[in-house]
Parts: sequence; structure tokens; C-alpha cells
Amino acid sequence: MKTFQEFGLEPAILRAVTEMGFEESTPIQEKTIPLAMEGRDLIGQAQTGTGKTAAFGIPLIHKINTKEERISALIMCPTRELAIQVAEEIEKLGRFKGIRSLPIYGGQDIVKQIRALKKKPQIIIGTPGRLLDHINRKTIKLDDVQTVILDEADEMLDMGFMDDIQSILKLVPEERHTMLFSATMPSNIQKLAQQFLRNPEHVSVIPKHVSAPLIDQAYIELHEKQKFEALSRLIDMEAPDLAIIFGRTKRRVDELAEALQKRGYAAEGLHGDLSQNQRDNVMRKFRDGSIDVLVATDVAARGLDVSGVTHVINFDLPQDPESYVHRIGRTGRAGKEGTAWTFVTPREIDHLHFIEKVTRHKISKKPLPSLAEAIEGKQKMTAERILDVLQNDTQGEFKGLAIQMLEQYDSVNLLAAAMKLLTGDKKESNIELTPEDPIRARKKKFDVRSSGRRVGGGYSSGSSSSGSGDRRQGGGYSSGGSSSSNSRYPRKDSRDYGSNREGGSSSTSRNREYGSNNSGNRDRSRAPRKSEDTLVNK
Ligand SMILES: Nc1ncnc2c1ncn2[C@@H]1O[C@H](COP(=O)(O)OP(=O)(O)OP(=O)(O)O)[C@@H](O)[C@H]1O
Ligand SMILES: [Mg+2]
Repeated sequence: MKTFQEFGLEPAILRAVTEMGFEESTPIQEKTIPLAMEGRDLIGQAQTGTGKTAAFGIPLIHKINTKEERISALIMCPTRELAIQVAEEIEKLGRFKGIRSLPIYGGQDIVKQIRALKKKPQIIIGTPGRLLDHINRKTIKLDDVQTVILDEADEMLDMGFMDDIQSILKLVPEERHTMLFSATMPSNIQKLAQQFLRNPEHVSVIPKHVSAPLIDQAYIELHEKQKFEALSRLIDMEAPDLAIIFGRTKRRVDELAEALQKRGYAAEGLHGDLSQNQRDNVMRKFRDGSIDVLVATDVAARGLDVSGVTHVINFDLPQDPESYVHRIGRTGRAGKEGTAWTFVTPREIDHLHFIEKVTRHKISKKPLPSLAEAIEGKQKMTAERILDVLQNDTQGEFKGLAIQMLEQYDSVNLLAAAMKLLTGDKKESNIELTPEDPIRARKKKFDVRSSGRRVGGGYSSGSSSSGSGDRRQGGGYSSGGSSSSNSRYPRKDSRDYGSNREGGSSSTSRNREYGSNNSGNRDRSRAPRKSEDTLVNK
């Protein structure tokens, strides 16, 4: 891999990269940074957690003129949390160069944002709805924007942001540099690319030999009613550092977070019906470790990068393969290992096989964790905690009493008693969750192999490709070049991107984040996914 020095970057950026602890570039960075520095439009696809943010962030910051007092770059993200996170990474990368950047997202006080905009940021990182709001209020002007980046472009399309993105891009000068990034690139991304990119380079970086995949994937077949017990046993058995548990609906997330708290776990929920303040709080607590279990809807599936997430648990099977890939990709990031568990009810097994087929990855079946395994896991945790204290030599003040007690009691019994106390009794509260319907299996059988050409995609072993401006498919889980393959899989009808009316007063700011029905239940109001047979490359 190339070191960052080899790209010919400014010293200020090299310093930032070093301070961030990056030693060498990741494959997607190695391929895209030089192209982006040349100003080539590109579609960048690489696995989750492989540094796509810096892949566009570094060349972007290299290019920005710090004397500029108008907005010269725009980064669009599908969710608020992601906008905040990308803005933080941009801020870190640009701080020695003196770049001014600003996140703009719904749910935040617009007056505050207007005030911050007066400081003349050069880079805006935002969600489409709130961006449009500012544009309509004329508090954001795009006349000088030279670079546009769409992070998680496929997701933004899927969420129905196409019209908003179109309206925004119409206001950006045509002579611009546009880049599009995601871990998955369904074929409908072609339409967006054709419309908005100029002769783009497709860069798809998929490892040739996944000898030791970073994410260990397993599933457990069980009935809906068994899920909660299985979850708490799994957490006890695996003792995650940090875990993200995905539930299908907001109601599910609320109930699950509450149930876990009742059982004594430090868990909190994240979904789009929470206020922005609550969302920010939950994320902060999870990032600083004051909670170790985050229960979330798909609002947390894309892009979020929290170091120390060792486990992802799909309490409910995700609706489609892309969602599966992004959800489990919250672990196993930046070269670290992770584990992903998925609960599947008997009626959903076909859907799981479908996910396996599209992702070309066999998910191994594991038995329900037994009570004995759960207890053993908890005991091991306790032992580790004791050894931690021992290693750090912080038990000194207890030594006197320990000697006294050892004179009177058996050492094994004493330690066992201390361990029992530390482990705590399981709070046996009766938990009843409202059952969720199983994910409906697809009407049509779908086979990636028979549905046409598939280039550089997904987790296939094999092709790593960098196109040269041709219009070939960007890989991923695209349904390939066959026009007979419509409706790949069931539409995501119950997803949640957070509350909405991104901006408030603007008429163009519609209810786009699919979560503001306040019922706490699923929201089926999404526009149908477009038939893809018209979108594949010809
Ligand atoms: N060259 C590098 N060396 C070490 N760490 C890196 C490097 N580049 C990025 N990282 C770190 O890797 C982590 C994952 O990066 P990032 O969030 O950009 O991944 P991503 O490819 O966008 O993933 P996703 O598809 O989930 O959005 C971040 O913590 C980032 O700071
Ligand atoms: Mg990302």
C-alpha cells in the first residue's frame, strides 16, 4: 500500500493524517486519491469500514483554497448522524490547513446554522432536506461549488432523495467535480451517475482473497418469542465491548432498549422519532462507552464509525441484502475483527438464503446459546475484570482486609463469593415484546449468477477492478445487465431515517426521513422502489 507521502499532498494534510494514526492508505484511498486530485469524476465502491471518507476527504481538502470565502464543496449524506461524523473527519483532516467546514442537518436550530454559515465555511456537509431549506432561504449559495460528493449515494436514492439531489445539483455549476461513494452500488446508481457525473471512473475495490474475513457471520434460527432470551444469553456469552442491535421498527427499538435496561444492560435506543438532542446524546454515550449496547433502526446502518464495536446483532432480519451488508459493517472496521449475529425465524430462512446468495457469503448456522454458555460467558467477564484490576495494581487499599479474611476463610470460597457479587444476579423481569411480522420472502427467485453480468461486486472473491470511464456496472449487488430482472427483493417498507421536515418552513422540505409518523411504529409511506430493469446499463 502507498504511504500518504507518495500522493504529493500538502504537508498540512500529511500532518493531519499522521495525527489521526493513518500509516498507509487503504486500497480505495490508493486508487481514488490520485484520480480525485486530477479532478476525475468517480464512483468509488469498497467494503464497509475501509476509509471511503478519507478517500474523498483527503483530495477534497488538498484542493480547497483556504482564502475562499464562499462554499466551494458540498458533501451530501443520507442521515444526520452520518453528516455529523463525516464533518468531524473532514474537520480533523483539514485542521492544519485551516479549512472551515460545517455540518448542516435537520433537527438542529436553523438560526444557529445560519449564524455558523456567516463564518464562511468552504465545505458544507449536509442532509439533502435541510440543505434545500437553506438554499430556498438563500442562506446557502452554491454558485461557487466546485466539488460535490455523494456519500452513500445508493441509500439517498433509496430514501427518495433523488428529486432533492437533482434540485440541489441544478444549482451547482456544471463545471464541477463530482464523486459518489458507497459499499454497495445497486444498478439504479447508473441513472444518477449518467445524469450527474462526467465520464466517471468506476473504482471498485474488493479484496482478491478474503482468507480471513474481518466479520465473522453467524445466524440463529429461532421463533419470534425466543428472541429476547436468546439476545440476553448471546450478550452474556459473547461479552461484547460495544454492540449494535438492529431492530426493524421504532417500536421494536424502544421496547428492546427498555427490556435490556430492565435486565441490567447499559443499553439505549436510537431511531428517528427521537429529538435531535436525544439522538446526539445516545450517540455520544455510545461513543464514549457510557452505554455499551446501542439498539437502533436502520438509521444507524449506514456509514457510522464507532471504534470498539465488536458485535452487530440483527435482532430482526434486515429487509434486503444491502441493509445486511451495511448493518454488519458497523463492526470489523479499519482492520479490526468483528462478529455479526442474525436472528432468523423459520419463515424467514428463504430470505436469509437470498441474502447469502446476493452477498456471496455463507452465513454459518449456530445453535441458540444455552444458559450454561451464558453463565460461563458472564463468569469469564468477571474473571477478566478482576485480572484487569490486578494487572493495573489498583487493589492496594483492599489488601489489609483481604489478608484478614484469608486467615478466617477458604481462599477459593472467598474469591468465588467476590465473583458472584461482581457478576450480579440476573434480573429476572418478565419481558414481552410486541411481535414483528416475518420479512416476507420475495415473490420471484433471484439468482445473481443467472441474472446477468456482474462486475467487481459485493464480497465476491475475485475481481478488483478499476474501469476507465466506460459505462460498466459498478458491481455491488446489482442485479446485473439483464432486463428481465425486475424487483430484486422486497422493498424496504419499514425503514427509519429519523424524524423529518428537515428544515421546517420550506415547502420543498418534505417528509423524507421516513420516521416522523410519531406512532413509533413502522412507516409504510415510502415511495416504491423504482423498477430497475430500466436502469441497468445497456
Ligand atoms: N489509511 C487509514 N489507516 C487507518 N485507519 C483509517 C485509514 N483511513 C481511514 N481510517 C479509519 O477507518 C475507519 C473507517 O473509515 P470510514 O468510516 O471512512 O469507512 P467507510 O469505508 O466509509 O465505511 P462505510 O461503508 O461503513 O461508510 C475510520 O475510523 C477512519 O478514521
Ligand atoms: Mg462511509
